[in-house]
Amino acid sequence: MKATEVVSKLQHLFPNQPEYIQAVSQVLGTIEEEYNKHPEFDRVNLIERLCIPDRIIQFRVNWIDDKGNVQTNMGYRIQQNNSIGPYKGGLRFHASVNVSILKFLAFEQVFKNALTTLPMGGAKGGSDFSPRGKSNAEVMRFCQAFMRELWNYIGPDIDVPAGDIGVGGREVGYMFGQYKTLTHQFVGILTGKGQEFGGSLIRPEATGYGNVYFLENMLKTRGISLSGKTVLVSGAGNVAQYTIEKLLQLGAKPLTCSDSDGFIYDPDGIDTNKLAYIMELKNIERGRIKEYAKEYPHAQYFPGERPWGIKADIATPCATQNEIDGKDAQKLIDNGIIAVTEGANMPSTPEAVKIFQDKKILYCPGKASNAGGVAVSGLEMSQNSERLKWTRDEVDNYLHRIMNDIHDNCVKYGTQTDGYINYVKGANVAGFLKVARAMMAQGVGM
Ligand SMILES: NC(=O)C1=CN([C@@H]2O[C@H](COP(=O)(O)OP(=O)(O)OC[C@H]3O[C@@H](n4cnc5c(N)ncnc54)[C@H](OP(=O)(O)O)[C@@H]3O)[C@@H](O)[C@H]2O)C=CC1
Ligand SMILES: O=C(O)CCC(=O)C(=O)O
Repeated sequence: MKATEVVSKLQHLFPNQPEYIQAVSQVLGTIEEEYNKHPEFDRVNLIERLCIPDRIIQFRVNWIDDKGNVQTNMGYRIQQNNSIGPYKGGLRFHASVNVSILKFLAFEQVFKNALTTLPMGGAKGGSDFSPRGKSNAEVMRFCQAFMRELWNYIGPDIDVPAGDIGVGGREVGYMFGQYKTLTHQFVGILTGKGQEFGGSLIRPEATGYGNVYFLENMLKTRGISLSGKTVLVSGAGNVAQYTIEKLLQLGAKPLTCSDSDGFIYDPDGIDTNKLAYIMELKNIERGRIKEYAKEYPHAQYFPGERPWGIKADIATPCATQNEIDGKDAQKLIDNGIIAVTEGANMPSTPEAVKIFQDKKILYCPGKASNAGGVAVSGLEMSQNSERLKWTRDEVDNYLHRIMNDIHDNCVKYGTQTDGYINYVKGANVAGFLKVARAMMAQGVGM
């Protein structure tokens, strides 16, 4: 297999899908050597079967707004690969959603889910509907309309969606209710559900907590403690909030967070009370992050900017893809950053990744460091299957163990001869080998 040739073919087959091609190129470049040690993979064209989704479900969603007008959005589910378990992955509701973005996310999800050690295949879905600025009633009607079509293609042993950008507990609840209405079944069809109806403790916290557990592991490889370190966080949603919470619990000092309008910098640090304010602002009032600077006048608000120019020890992007470009990466390096851990999916461009790796800082891709979310989703599926609810400590300990295992696997497959740990290679090779072995064992069905 020649990675560049496969990528060219995919580019030809799927023009105008830059995010998908970016994700595939990054993975193929790092697994090429391992893949070519196994001629049996090439004989069954494993690589194209892995890169091209099993199927893409695309549908129209009609819903009625508060003025009584019918609105139309697009809905999608990309079922990428189910070799190691039912399709699994989040739903994104955001105006920017398109097939390229969902294909990159579904592709990444396959490797991430394999790394969790749990039996989950990879999928992703969503809509170009954005909950921002919509009333609760409009969000509910949209979620119901979305599920009226999607329910045909999912099931607890087929495909189990969850949240992502724009899809939190509220949206999952409305979709779960609609699935139940349509099927008359109370089953574990979505994860991230409310605590009262099958949700797992620690699922809301899991991506952020897991991100920081992974960061701790990375720092340990260089004998560095997280305590006292200053941290740049982007985003102000689910992943950012619980990343900040765990950073605080472990003695670090988060300095920034952001939304799509700009970022705030608090030189005194975002403490527990300020985090509670952000959670209220974002989760209940659904307001903008600039309000933070009015509430805490020591903080500064930077409209239209990202936080990567602020001096700090660690950066953790927790908003969206390609939010750290080459210039941002260079600023981080110039300011002496020691580690970058990704809460978001593919937040660093290829140029940024190259700069981090050339400078040999600790850098880990999202598919490893943000796998805690889907891992606890897997644990929610287990709890739903056995109709039990585990305690907070049980789930958190399991999550911690999984993040440690993922880190170990990255070290195993990513350590270079000079001792530098290439976490990108480690995560890709470890995830790939597991999926490839399962695909080989199951014959050429898909
Ligand atoms: N939730 C989970 O369990 C997991 C999430 N992830 C990834 O983490 C990231 C954040 O997800 P999550 O916290 O759940 O989502 P949320 O919707 O809760 O929060 C997203 C945050 O990112 C900001 N944001 C979204 N799009 C953009 C953009 N184009 N430019 C700048 N800022 C943007 C949002 O700002 P605004 O309000 O202005 O839109 C918001 O602050 C995503 O990459 C997601 O794929 C990864 C693993 C699991
Ligand atoms: O919890 C899940 O199923 C998926 C989470 C997710 O979308 C992700 O890991 O990117």
